[in-house]
Amino acid sequence: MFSFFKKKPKDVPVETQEPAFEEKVPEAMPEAAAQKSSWLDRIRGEAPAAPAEPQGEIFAAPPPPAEQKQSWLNRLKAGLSKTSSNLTTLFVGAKIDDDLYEELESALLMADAGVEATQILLNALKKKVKDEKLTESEQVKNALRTLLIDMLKPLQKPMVLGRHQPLVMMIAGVNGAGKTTTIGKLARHLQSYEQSVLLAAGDTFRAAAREQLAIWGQRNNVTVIAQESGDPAAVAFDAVQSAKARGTNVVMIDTAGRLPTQLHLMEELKKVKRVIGKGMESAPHELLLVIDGNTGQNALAQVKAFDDALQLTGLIVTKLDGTAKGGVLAAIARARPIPVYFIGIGEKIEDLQPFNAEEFVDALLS
Ligand SMILES: Nc1nc2c(ncn2[C@@H]2O[C@H](COP(=O)(O)OP(=O)(O)OP(=O)(O)O)[C@@H](O)[C@H]2O)c(=O)[nH]1
Repeated sequence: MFSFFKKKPKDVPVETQEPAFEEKVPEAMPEAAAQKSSWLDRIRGEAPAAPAEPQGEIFAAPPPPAEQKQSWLNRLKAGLSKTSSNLTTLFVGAKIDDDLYEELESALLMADAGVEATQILLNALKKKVKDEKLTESEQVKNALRTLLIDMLKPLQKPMVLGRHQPLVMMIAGVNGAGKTTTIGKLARHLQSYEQSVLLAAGDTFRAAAREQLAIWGQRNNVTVIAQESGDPAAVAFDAVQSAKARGTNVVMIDTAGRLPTQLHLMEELKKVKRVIGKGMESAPHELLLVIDGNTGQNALAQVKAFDDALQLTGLIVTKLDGTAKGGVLAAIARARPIPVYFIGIGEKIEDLQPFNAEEFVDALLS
């Protein structure tokens, strides 16, 4: 099941003016929407915590066509092959003894699952093998599959659309993590869910980043708010105001890459967040950290530092293709279980998809 969820607000403001020429505003499609709703499974409907949050129901987005799904699963498996090769080969014809557990421990540590997650998995696996009297290596592999899925499941959470108009997302991360590319890809995803999108070029530090975002904007036919000035907070504020005036569904605010150790730059991010809140009470509604899956345990350190500074609401893990460190998701699940909304396994638009624990583990262990 695809993990976009829609929550219909009661009072969605009507668009007040014609959108800018470069912005693609989806036409109202009552029939298509009704048809879509009929496929949708209602999965959750609890009242939101914040008073500003509109009441509504949350619907699961329809699953992608079967062939598209299969193609994603194949690419996910290929992308994770470097991480999975050590994990899968050790089970082939193996005897269930201390050697197997030792090899598994090394493989998990090499995949950057981290010491804590590795120990928890190993202890739980030994117990399961004993309790269930497992004797075949294939059974042990299946038991590991179940334990890994249980561990990663808390990270699987759909991004809820339509809670606010506009839904404001601020995107942060270290240099080169894939922020701008991810924003471009996400814009396309959101458009396919009938969301109008506005992008804010808040990376005022790197001139090329503004241009990069503008190219994504042109490609997707969405407005990009940019300024010559070097104040990312001002760009973010303008973008929120503009989206409010246009009735745009989603605003995505790019920010310049920075290391969490660059304290003045972390302060700048906090300021951007505060100023967005002045532009719209309750915003930003999503504070997303983009992390490069290749950086393994270092990515975990980034998650902790950015979360401490900004109170993250979600993660996007990029570049899982070709990395041997895909186990870092297990480390994140133990140390800082912030929802992983999307994972990236390549540079193409379709290479960014919602994170699904079962699919991920199956790709790792197949
Ligand atoms: N292989 C692979 N490459 C990716 C993925 N996501 C992004 N990239 C590439 O990573 C590089 C950096 O991406 P950007 O989007 O420019 O990163 P950024 O975080 O905005 O960079 P700064 O603005 O410098 O902080 C680009 O060449 C992207 O094409 C992915 O999932 N897999």
